[in-house]
Amino acid sequence: MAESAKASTSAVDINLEGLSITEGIRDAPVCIIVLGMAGSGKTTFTRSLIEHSSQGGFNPYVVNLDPACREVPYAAHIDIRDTVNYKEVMKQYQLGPNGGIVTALNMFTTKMAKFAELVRRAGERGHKWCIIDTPGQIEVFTWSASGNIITEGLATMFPTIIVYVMDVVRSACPTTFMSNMLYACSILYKTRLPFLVALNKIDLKDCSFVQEWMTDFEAYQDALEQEQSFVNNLTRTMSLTLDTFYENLTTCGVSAKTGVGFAQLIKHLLNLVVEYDKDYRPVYEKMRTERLAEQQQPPASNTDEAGSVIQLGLDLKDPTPNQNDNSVFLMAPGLVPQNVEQNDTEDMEDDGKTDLEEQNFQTFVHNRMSSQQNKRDKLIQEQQQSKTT
Ligand SMILES: Nc1nc2c(ncn2[C@@H]2O[C@H](COP(=O)(O)OP(=O)(O)OP(=O)(O)O)[C@@H](O)[C@H]2O)c(=O)[nH]1
Repeated sequence: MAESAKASTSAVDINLEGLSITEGIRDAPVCIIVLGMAGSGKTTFTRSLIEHSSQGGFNPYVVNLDPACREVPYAAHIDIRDTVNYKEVMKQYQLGPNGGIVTALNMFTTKMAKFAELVRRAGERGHKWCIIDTPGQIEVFTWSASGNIITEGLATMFPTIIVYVMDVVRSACPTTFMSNMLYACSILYKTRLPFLVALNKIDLKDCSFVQEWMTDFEAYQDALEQEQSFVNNLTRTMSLTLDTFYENLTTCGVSAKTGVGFAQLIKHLLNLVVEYDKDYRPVYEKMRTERLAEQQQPPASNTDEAGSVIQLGLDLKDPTPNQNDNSVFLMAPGLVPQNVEQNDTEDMEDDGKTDLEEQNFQTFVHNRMSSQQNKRDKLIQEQQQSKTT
């Protein structure tokens, strides 16, 4: 916290040149982005990972990106709540809780360059890992532009790993397990980063069943057989598709509460750093050079393509009324052409058609109105008759 406060006071001193993407991906810190469904245990996991990685000598730099959490059980070097007041955002922009969180994250992302600069400096000061806790609602981060910018931004500057925290207790139901896995799969393919699934809460339930389901297709089918659900067929089909995904996946059972499994988890993370260097770094290096090339291209100067500026806001004016109109039109009066070339035969044909349509429409309206009037008269008559009898 102290460091983040210092960072905001010395914001002007920050040398953004140090962030130049021409320099390539650094070796430190390794960014570990912690994702997971609401309540899966991300925050508790982050706290445990901080403790265990500190003991392992990785001197973690800690970032909290959840603007809506009340308290975090760890000391964060950067806390989004120091930058954006999520409740104030909700009030000012009249948003609901989710809109407030997304907007707060968007606002934070406008400071991405400064954020990345602080991470870089942390690496220079000897922080080997940077652990990033994300908002409770996973889609706020994974399916938002800002989540994308943060993830890609970090991955083009530092080795980056995704840790997907999965609640094993909640995943005991095969269909829930499948939903969780589909979500994990979509994040893996979207981020294209080394990916670890932390099977959390093993103090409550052993996670071997998950690992069995992921490696033994028949065991998963057996579990599905026992569950009478209308989505079974769909789940069965999808489980076939996910087989390839499981092959690329590292899993590790942990208890964020008791700390069991973290020694193993750290070993896995170190292997994933090697994997990043081998397989992912070249991809992100390529992406970085492409960005660089894009930046160096001059902006489009073709005036035809530049478009014309339109005024934003609800500054709409009533169109000028058409003098010849008959008050029934589907086109704004101001847009109805006033001067029709008399010698244009095609237009004249069209005009003939339009006139006929107009006439038909007027007849229809007239008939409709008179039938309505007849009905009304009949009703009045009936009412009067019933009064007299
Ligand atoms: N028994 C047990 N409980 C856990 C474990 N990890 C987390 N919890 C509990 O699960 C609940 C949710 O944990 P959090 O760390 O707040 O989960 P989160 O994903 O950060 O939650 P949101 O950010 O609010 O979505 C809390 O009551 C934790 O104490 C664990 O390993 N074992």
